[in-house]
Amino acid sequence: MVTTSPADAFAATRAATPLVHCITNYVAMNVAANTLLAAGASPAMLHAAEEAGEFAAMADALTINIGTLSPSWVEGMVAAIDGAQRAGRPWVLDPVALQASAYRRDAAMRLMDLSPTILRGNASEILAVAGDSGAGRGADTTDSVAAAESGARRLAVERHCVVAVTGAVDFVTDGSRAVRITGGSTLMPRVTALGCALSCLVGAFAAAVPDPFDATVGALASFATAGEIAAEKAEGPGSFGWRFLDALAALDAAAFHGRTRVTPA
Ligand SMILES: Nc1ncnc2c1ncn2[C@@H]1O[C@H](COP(=O)(O)OP(=O)(O)O)[C@@H](O)[C@H]1O
Ligand SMILES: Cc1ncsc1CCOP(=O)(O)O
Ligand SMILES: [Mg+2]
Repeated sequence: MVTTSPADAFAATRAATPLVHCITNYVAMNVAANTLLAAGASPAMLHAAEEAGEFAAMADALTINIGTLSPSWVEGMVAAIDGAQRAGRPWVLDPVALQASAYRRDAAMRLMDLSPTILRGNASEILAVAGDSGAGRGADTTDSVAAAESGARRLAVERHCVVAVTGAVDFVTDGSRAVRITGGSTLMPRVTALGCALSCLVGAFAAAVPDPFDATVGALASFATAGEIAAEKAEGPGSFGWRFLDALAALDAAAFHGRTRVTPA
């Protein structure tokens, strides 16, 4: 189980105001930046290879997302990872839709070989990284989190990283510890790029919470809690989107009580 509770991890992240370097996709940039701001972090979205390494070394964490990939972006990603690793910073990989094309899969596996601190994806994506047969439909999952759990455990051991599989019930493991996180809302997958925004938030937590497992669980539990609060009054995906940002910005220790549950897996 976790040694830092999600409420404490959230408070630590807000207090640390981490600068998070995000190389994310065109769809996600705005919602991910707003998500980080709502949690008290500072987002920076930049991907040019000419500056990415220098910037990543200065930031508190790096997040990499392959959602709208092209060769020049991959160069920027590799430069940023090098900068982050030289500076001893954690980095998060979100392998969006890697199963959709050979180009995307090769890029994702090349990035996996650079040893992410944390891997976060939906079930179809984690199955594909693990080499199991996951389907997926573009950026959306067609597999259950349960189907990806054993692959996630294997990946965590082989790659020495924390693996988070998200969905109706999230699963997080570092190979020896594993938990499930309930909560959130069925409206979350109906708002684009919330998963991408979550990966950026995981980076913020990893900057502030020393244990990457606790950081990942804290970020996912905070997301689930804010999602649950937002859904209470949301009339659909549109109002859920802004209510979710407001709920994240207003999150405090009391909000965690009785809502999201983290259980051993
Ligand atoms: N059916 C659901 N019920 C509750 N929360 C969900 C559901 N599906 C996804 N989520 C939440 O939405 C967020 C994004 O996860 P997910 O949709 O799996 O990622 P992605 O957008 O990368 O496919 C996570 O916080 C996850 O827990
Ligand atoms: C729709 C889409 N197309 C390319 S990236 C992207 C966003 C995917 O976001 P998420 O993985 O959070 O659903
Ligand atoms: Mg995604």
